[in-house]
Amino acid sequence: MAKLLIVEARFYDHLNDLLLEGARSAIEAAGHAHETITVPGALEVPGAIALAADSGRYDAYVALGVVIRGETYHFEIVAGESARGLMALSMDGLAIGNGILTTENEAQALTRAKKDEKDKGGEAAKAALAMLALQGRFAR
Ligand SMILES: Nc1c(NC[C@H](O)[C@H](O)[C@H](O)CO)[nH]c(=O)[nH]c1=O
Ligand SMILES: CC(=O)[C@@H](O)COP(=O)(O)O
Repeated sequence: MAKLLIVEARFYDHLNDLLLEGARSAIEAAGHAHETITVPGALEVPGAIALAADSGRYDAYVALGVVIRGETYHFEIVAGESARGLMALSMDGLAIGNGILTTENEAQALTRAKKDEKDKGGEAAKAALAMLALQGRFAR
């Protein structure tokens, strides 16, 4: 049984609850365990995963959050840099699924957060598990 850490950027409570439901359901359906930690926003997710990885306690990581465009360039920074940070960690060999939604509005986020619609939380959890399986396949 693998142990996954879900790192959620809790910026929109109702959307995060939906993402968490999807991610947890996918992990449990695959027969694995999970823990969840919460950070303020998407920009903190990569750093939190890096800190957790140093502990050696987890086999894979699921990043969850919602970034909705506002009036300024900050959307590009938050969306782009959180994704870049996660990609860098993935390229370092961590098994990560990215479920941080980056949308133009709340309606787009809602349909992607719902487990019975686009289920991006569950999708991210399955991606993390797929990368974990690859680790096993290529283990020296
Ligand atoms: N606007 C959103 C943010 N912004 C906050 C940043 O992620 C970060 O917490 C802050 O800049 C302090 O370092 N975060 C989201 O997750 N979603 C947003 O829509
Ligand atoms: C994605 C964001 O950072 C956004 O929510 C911030 O809104 P604004 O650009 O209007 O400050």
